[in-house]
Amino acid sequence: MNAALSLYLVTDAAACGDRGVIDTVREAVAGGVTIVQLRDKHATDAESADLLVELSAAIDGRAMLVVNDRLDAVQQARARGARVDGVHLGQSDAAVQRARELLGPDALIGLTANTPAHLDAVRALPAGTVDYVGVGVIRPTSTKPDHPPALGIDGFAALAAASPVPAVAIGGVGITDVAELRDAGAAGVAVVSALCAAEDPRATARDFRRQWRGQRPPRVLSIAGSDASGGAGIQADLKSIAANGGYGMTAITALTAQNTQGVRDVHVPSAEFLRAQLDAIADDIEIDAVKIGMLANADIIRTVGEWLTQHRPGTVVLDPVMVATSGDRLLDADAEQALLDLASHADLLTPNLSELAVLAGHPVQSWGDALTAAQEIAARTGALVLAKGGHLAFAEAPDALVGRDGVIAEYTAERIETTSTHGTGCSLSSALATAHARGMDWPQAVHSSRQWLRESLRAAGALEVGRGSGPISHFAGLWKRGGLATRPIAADVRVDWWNSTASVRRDIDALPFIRALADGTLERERFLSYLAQDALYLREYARVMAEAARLAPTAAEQAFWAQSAQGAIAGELELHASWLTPSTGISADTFAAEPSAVATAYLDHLRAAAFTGDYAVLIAAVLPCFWLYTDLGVRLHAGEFGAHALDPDHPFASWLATYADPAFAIATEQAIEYVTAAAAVADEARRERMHRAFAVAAEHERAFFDL
Ligand SMILES: Cc1ncc(COP(=O)(O)OP(=O)(O)O)c(N)n1
Ligand SMILES: Cc1nc(C(=O)O)sc1CCOP(=O)(O)O
Ligand SMILES: [Mg+2]
Repeated sequence: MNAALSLYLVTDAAACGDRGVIDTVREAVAGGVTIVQLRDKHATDAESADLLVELSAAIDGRAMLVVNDRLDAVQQARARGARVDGVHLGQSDAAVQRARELLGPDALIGLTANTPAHLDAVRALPAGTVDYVGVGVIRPTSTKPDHPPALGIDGFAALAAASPVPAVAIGGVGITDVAELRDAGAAGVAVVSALCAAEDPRATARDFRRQWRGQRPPRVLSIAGSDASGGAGIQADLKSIAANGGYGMTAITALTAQNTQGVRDVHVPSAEFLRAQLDAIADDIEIDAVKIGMLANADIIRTVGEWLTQHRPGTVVLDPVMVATSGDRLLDADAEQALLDLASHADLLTPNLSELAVLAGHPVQSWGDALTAAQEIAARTGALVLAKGGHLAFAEAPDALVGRDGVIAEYTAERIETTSTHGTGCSLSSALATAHARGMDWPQAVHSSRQWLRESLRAAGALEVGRGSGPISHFAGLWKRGGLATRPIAADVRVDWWNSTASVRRDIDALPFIRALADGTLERERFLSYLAQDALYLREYARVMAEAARLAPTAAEQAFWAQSAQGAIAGELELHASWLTPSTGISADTFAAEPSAVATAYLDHLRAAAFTGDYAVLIAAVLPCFWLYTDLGVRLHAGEFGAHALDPDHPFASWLATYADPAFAIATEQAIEYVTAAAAVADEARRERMHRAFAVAAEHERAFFDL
């Protein structure tokens, strides 16, 4: 079973707006959409065929593509070289048997089903006629005005349980429904407006996939060679995946007889056997990420490319192993060209300097050359490129994440002096695939993976393996912390802690106060009353952050918390200047308000954390105010609660703009980093106290909005 149905985008030209369907789909697929359905009730077959040809090019094998209703358009687009996997049909559209006869056994054919009778009809068909059903609506939606009665989660669960084929949930599905629908038995979630109308379809798609994955460790498949000495290849990949919180699997492309002093012999099984390994895994296990390493020849490379077009996991990292440490080219010209073609299936490429030169087709002699080459490759393949400067003769060992528009993030750190660097590239690329599959975006994944790799390099010499270039110490961090942690703490905070607030955030989104604030119907006095409480809160919040500054272990953290304290006071003064004045009609009672029971409880929690004198626990307690506010403010301002929040005449526009301010998001990122760093060096007991302080503060955030 593969993830092909997990994130299903159904297009809607109106919802895509000025961005258009093609660019919306391109962005959403880059964020992890696994299947796209072209749905345009007004287009002719010829117009649909034109759109399918464009969409096939934009998707470029990274997701499946089907069309709604238009059977003939599939044929027309396929005849023009487009890759169209199938069709979705309604109860009143062409018969599914005809579609199967016309499109063949490998086509993907879906059917709308809203009642048990519809499912009985599917059961009565010859096996394999219908591949999945679209079951909805989950809740009322304006996107399909003539929709059937809303099923709700439970109604969907009952139909999914009764369905003879996988059931995709559709109709009014939003980000906060994903976990419940997955747990209700959905094979995937199909969305129109939540993705097509999103301000950033790539980020929204990534959030949907993060929700779909939930808490389970990502399943990460390494497609690479075997290094008998355990330092590189699939052996290194399995260790890296496990050390970074994933479940590792392997499809072996070559067997090497090697040790820390070199390669003695290589045996390459047939491409058919590799395909059999890949299918055996995909037919049984949902694959979240793939890391591709050594591919010995053009046949093997093409086999991987064909398999990827059918089993599109959410994350694909390609480590283009083309040049040996000695500088010898490992692949013949045919294989190098095949690898260039394969690169367009990847989300991230991790070439070293020599491989950058081969992929770019020109010499790379400096870090500047490397950045230029990386951008050229990113523009040509559509993948991001992590340029690795480790081979440069610098005191620093730079890395840079580069996209088609240039450098996205650059990372420098002092070089770690060790000869135990065997398998560094393999290990980094599989760590990146795992971190991204855990839900980090690429800059976060690179930051987290580099931290882990540097810790593994620093401890590598202690392994004393072999007389040549030894391996890195993949589990050094776990051994150092007494084996208590089960993955890099960065994943704990940025993913698990954040996911643990999902129900609180869902509740806040649904609160009448938030809804009324968003659509501007909130009574002014209620809003002013909230602001009066917020002002009282900010004054005390500033004191708590001043205490964090006093306890901070580094000057940078001391400065950050002091600035944040100052910002809170400035915020309070701003509230008084802009809102809490007689000119805004605030009543004397409201203005002179004492802290409410809710505000008092929240502040008592923060003061108790400050009283512990434990810096790590204190900053964990103050983090939800940054993080939940930024998340809510950005989504309010982005119109997630209705486009009217963007209306400049919105009665609370200036307040909404405050919390969508990029400067606040940057401060939030920094606060997350400091909490992550503190958690990374905390023992299990302290990390538990940190997470508890964080979680309780998140609950208080919800209460604060529940007016
Ligand atoms: C996955 C999925 N499920 C249901 C639909 C509904 O299709 P639509 O054509 O809008 O309505 P019917 O003709 O099927 O009733 C879909 N497009 N995709
Ligand atoms: C295309 C479609 N089919 C439905 C069904 O129930 O069959 S509901 C629907 C529209 C779903 O749009 P949104 O994600 O914006 O709610
Ligand atoms: Mg239809």
